Amino acid sequence: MPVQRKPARLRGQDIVKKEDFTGAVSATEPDWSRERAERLWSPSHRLLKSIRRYQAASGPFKKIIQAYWVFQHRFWSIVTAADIPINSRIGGGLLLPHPTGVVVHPESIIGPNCLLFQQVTVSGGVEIGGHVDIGAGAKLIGPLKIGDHVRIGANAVVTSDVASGTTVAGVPARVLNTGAID
Ligand SMILES: CC(=O)SCCNC(=O)CCNC(=O)[C@H](O)C(C)(C)COP(=O)(O)OP(=O)(O)OC[C@H]1O[C@@H](n2cnc3c(N)ncnc32)[C@H](O)[C@@H]1OP(=O)(O)O
Repeated sequence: MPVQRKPARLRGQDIVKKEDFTGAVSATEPDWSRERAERLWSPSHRLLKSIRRYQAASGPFKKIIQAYWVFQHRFWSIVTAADIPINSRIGGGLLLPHPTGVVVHPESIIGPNCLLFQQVTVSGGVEIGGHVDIGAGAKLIGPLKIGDHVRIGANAVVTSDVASGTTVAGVPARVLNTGAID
């Protein structure tokens, strides 16, 4: 009987490959398993957890719980050198494979199941759809809207809206193809 292998874990550097970029990842339903730490030492997951727990805090001890997660958030922000505000509006399932230098403006919105590589900057007034993969060093200068299932190339400078299902790259970013995602 053939041995059933577990599917390979989704790794950041594989995700922006064209062949993997199918409609399998939802643009609307957050896949929370993407935010689960699989190792004890996983600073980006700890950072995200502090944001999620802070925002989910409720009940009579809300302020105390939030104070604890603010402390955690500060610690993991220092460790990762990422600047992602604790009040950020980020859909579930965010991947930060290498969080160093990721900066997100508090007034930007990030949809579910997105991926941000190192040194991505998302400025104010940027609305990012679902399942958007953003390559290393890319800058998104708002106000602008990014559709669903979009790939943004490494070091791209995005200054205008990007339609769903497209890949953009360059300075300023231009569409590389408009192939629809199945
Ligand atoms: C430690 C780590 O591994 S961190 C990993 C970091 N990885 C990343 O940030 C990956 C980001 N991904 C990219 O930039 C990819 O090149 C993508 C998603 C933009 C495009 O990928 P593909 O669809 O496979 O495009 P492909 O490689 O075929 O290139 C198509 C054209 O766009 C150009 N191009 C690709 N990427 C870029 C880019 N970032 N900037 C400018 N031009 C680019 C190519 O040179 C090529 O041009 P040509 O047609 O004139 O030859």
